[in-house]
Amino acid sequence: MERLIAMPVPGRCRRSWCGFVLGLLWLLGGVAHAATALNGAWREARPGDTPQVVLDEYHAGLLRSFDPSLLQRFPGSDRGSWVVLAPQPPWDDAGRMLTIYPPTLGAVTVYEQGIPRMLALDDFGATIHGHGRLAWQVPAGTAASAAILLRFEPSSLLSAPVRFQLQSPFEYARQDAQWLAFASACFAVMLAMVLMAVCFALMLRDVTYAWYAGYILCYALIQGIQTGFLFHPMEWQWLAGATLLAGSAAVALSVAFASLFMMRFCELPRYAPLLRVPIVALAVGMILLVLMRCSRLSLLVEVAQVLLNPLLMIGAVLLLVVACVAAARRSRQAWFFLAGWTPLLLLTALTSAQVGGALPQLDWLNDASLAGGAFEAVVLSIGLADRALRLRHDRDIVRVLADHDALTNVFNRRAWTERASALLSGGPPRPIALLFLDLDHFKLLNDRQGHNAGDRALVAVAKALNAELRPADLLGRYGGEEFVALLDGTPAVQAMHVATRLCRRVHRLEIAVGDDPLLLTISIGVALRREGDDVESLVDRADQAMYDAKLGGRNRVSLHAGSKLPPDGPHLHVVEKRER
Ligand SMILES: Nc1nc2c(ncn2[C@@H]2O[C@H](COP(=O)(O)OP(=O)(O)OP(=O)(O)O)[C@@H](O)[C@H]2O)c(=O)[nH]1
Repeated sequence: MERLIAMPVPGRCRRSWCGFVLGLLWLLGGVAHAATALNGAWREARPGDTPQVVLDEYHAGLLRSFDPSLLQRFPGSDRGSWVVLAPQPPWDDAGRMLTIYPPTLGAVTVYEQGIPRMLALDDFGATIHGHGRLAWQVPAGTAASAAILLRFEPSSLLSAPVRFQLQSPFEYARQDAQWLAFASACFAVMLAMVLMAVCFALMLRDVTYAWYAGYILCYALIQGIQTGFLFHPMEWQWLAGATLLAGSAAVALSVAFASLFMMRFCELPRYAPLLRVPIVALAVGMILLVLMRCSRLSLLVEVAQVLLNPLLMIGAVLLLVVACVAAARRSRQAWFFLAGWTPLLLLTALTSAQVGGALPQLDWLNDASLAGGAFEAVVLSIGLADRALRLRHDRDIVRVLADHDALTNVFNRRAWTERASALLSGGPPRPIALLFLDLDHFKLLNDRQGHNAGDRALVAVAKALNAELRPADLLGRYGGEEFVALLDGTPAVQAMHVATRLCRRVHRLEIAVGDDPLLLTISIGVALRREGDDVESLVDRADQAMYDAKLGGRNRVSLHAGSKLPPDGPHLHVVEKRER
């Protein structure tokens, strides 16, 4: 009983998750292989071979047997390879489709009652073409138990392992449609990200987006060729004769673009300046390979072809290592790069292992590479968006620093003048008042208490002025101990009220000028905007009024003589107006 009622423990819980995932994989594999009822045998082709000779050898048990439901590699050496597939009972005479997945880039010959027929990705004839696989409809009338003979034709391309399925037309159509929907979605995601990156590259004039677009486009091209998507359903017939060239060029260029992209994206000049050298070398080397591959000199073409795969693997690992270093040195973008790049690198490593004969049951690696491309495109796009956000944030900080006075944190003279000009020149006609504020006896404070005390006084005064003014009022530091405030929509009476309040507020700060009871005060000149005024003329008049306030005894407000107060206007701290 105790064994039946077992309490869940963390370890067991983890094991049950592993079991679930493994079960799911097994189920997927099982579903994929459910239609298969085949035995297989093969051997490399020899001179003088005929279909009958091979079939006789098969019946005599002289060929090497293999499981067609697992991935198996057939060398595309000098003469190619023969493959015999024997359907197993229960036999069904209804229509059947033979599929070869993933599609080989070389050609496969099938023998329809002894007559050879070529299956190839770049065949655009009026027959059934598989999508993401090679497909052949077993001719009606063929005995259900009859062995199917295939020949993998010699090819200069590296032969990838394939598996075979014999299924009903319905099952074939279902799987074919599923794959088309899946592949179309992956390519659509990649192309959407490329388009977005191209727009950003042009609008922001940032070449990082261009390298990213180039990389994803090349990767999509590689996948389009490898899965046959560009042949069927895209029907790119012009690609038929140039598969090898286009594929090799796309592989080399994708690594070159990826290198250039990661260098800028992960900010290598900042986080790993020395590692820029191998990354640039990799990019240049890959571009040279493309040029060699495109040249018409057979020696260069061969060297390029031999170097491509090793360089590809070295480059992929190098990018990973450099991204790790940048991430360890706190490059935020490097983590995005790692998140997108690592799955693809793992998939590439697993696929390479498969070419060597390992992992024959992992038949989903090809589709995973396609999905991995879409995943990487999305992850890197999010990374690019994050980078744009960070750059905007940095720019905002720089702008704030550039516009504000470092000591008092109010607008500096340039930024204040810009904003004041915009205010004066825009909007409907309305009263605008300018206050010119100058601290009294500030030199004395500096001399007696030191420059640091002077700085502290400036900060305290700016803070007090800011607190007293409305958020819409434009306060700025005009010079050493001079401030300016532009009060939009404020007529003379209110301006005088505000200026008087500011005077009192500064006085109430009770900042001692020296040892005697003299406190820090402020003198304010007020001028009202007139027609045709610009910032300079308005500041000039307010400055003149401020000078009057100084002459009148300081710690007071003076309205410029040209600005009229109503007869019942306020007279708090207002001294005489300056006469022209
Ligand atoms: N601590 C400090 N002092 C500054 C700063 N900028 C200017 N000053 C000083 O402010 C003083 C201004 O002196 P003056 O122009 O003679 O003005 P005042 O002493 O206030 O005299 P009145 O304006 O006539 O009342 C000078 O001593 C400048 O060195 C600053 O950022 N910090």
